[in-house]
Amino acid sequence: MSRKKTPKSKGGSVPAASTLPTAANRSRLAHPRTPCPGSEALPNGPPQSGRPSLGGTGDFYDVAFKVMLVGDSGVGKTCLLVRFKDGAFLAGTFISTVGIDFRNKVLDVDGMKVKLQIWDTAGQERFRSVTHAYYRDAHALLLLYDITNKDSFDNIQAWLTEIQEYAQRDVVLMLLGNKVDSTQERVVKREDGEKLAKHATASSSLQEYGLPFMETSAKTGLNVDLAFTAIAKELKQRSTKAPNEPHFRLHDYIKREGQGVSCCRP
Ligand SMILES: Nc1nc2c(ncn2[C@@H]2O[C@H](COP(=O)(O)OP(=O)(O)OP(=O)(O)O)[C@@H](O)[C@H]2O)c(=O)[nH]1
Ligand SMILES: [Mg+2]
Repeated sequence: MSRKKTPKSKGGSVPAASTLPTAANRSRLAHPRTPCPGSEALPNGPPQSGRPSLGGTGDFYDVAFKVMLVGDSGVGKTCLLVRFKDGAFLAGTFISTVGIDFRNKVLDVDGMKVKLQIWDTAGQERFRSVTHAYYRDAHALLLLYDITNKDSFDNIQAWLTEIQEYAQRDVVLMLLGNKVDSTQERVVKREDGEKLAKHATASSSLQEYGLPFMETSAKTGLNVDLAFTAIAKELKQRSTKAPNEPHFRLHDYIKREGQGVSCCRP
């Protein structure tokens, strides 16, 4: 795999594990490559719902959720977010995320405006204590590995253990094998990703079906919108619980809509 070396952090102190996210330290920790004009934080706690609200970005929304991107450094978390938010790919020099950053995006989900506040975490070990503080407020987690990097795949179980320790029990969890465009450099077979997803152990209310799993590409955009839309649909359904609405099944949805998705139920 050809991967550019991770540059050293340009400094800035890393908050202690107990440091709660604040507007001030958010901007201090922001990824230098992904400034967030108009980014707006949600308060901690349950999803915001009820009457339409106007976010700081000028977007109206009915309900809002926090989604976190986690996984080893270099798996493509920032690129996945930028692809989803801006429809672009950050090619070139790899600038590792420092601390944590977030972007907002409002989706129209079956006539309802669902705002996702997506937290892009640093995969580097030295920032782990920073991300721990954010897990408990996350409604959903996208856990990524890189199909061209076996270590990132082998580390998924450790990430699941961490999720079990720090995230809410009912967090929505999805496993993504990223960089599927790099066919020549692939070292993790899709079936291995599927197998891992089926047998993964983590506290997730979707656990009984195994983890939802897809392969994605931040470079081409394959399955990127789908991953976030599926999460938004699942969260929206949980929060609204409209009695006459057909039950949304996340596994079935990604299997039906995804490209190259053939998995999920054990
Ligand atoms: N070919 C290919 N390269 C990708 C893809 N996604 C990310 N990359 C490349 O992988 C490298 C790392 O991407 P990032 O998104 O910065 O990785 P990260 O997971 O945010 O890393 P940390 O911030 O250190 O945790 C960059 O050089 C990207 O250009 C993808 O889907 N395909
Ligand atoms: Mg990053």
